Amino acid sequence: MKKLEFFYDIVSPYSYIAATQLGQFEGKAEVIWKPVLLGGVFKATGNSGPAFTVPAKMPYMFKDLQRLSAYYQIPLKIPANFPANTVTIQRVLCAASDVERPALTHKLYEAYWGQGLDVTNAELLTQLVGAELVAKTQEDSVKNALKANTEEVVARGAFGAPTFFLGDDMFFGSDRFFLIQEALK
Ligand SMILES: N[C@@H](CCC(=O)N[C@@H](CS)C(=O)NCC(=O)O)C(=O)O
Repeated sequence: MKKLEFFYDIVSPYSYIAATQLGQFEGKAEVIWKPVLLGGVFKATGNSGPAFTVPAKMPYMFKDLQRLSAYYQIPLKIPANFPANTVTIQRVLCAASDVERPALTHKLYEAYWGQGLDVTNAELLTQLVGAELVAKTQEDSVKNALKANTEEVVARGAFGAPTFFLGDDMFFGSDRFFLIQEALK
């Protein structure tokens, strides 16, 4: 089966939308979940996050997200601490095993974007993912894994999230699934 690489950050609302819609690839592609630090991608590419540099984009983005939430029937609450520093969270996702990563990602998205909770709060994070994974975020191998995923996606041409790769073909956004589906035919 073809592999569909999914590069994402919990801070990215469009990656949340994308994560909820990945079920459509079941039986068609194996999704490989690859956590990155979106801030690192922006820094490396000189993309400072268009929603923040162009003031008119922020209210539109929140409206767009509310519409997507209604359309896909998924919960959405803009978190009070958006944009959060997700480095520890992304390290947690790197520390998790390949098998547990998808479910943990959904859990963190549901808490941050579904309920608007402050998932950077150490107590809440530990409650959601367990003390063992939080402790692992201090290990060099885990820090390096997040760095490696982030550097990899930048080297392959990414400038934001969600970013998907089907082989060498890059797709940007939660709104490009129809093109990925075409490419899988
Ligand atoms: N049209 C895309 C927008 C995705 C998007 O705006 N992603 C943000 C992070 S949540 C980003 O990385 N933006 C960088 C850019 O637009 O250059 C979608 O619907 O998913």
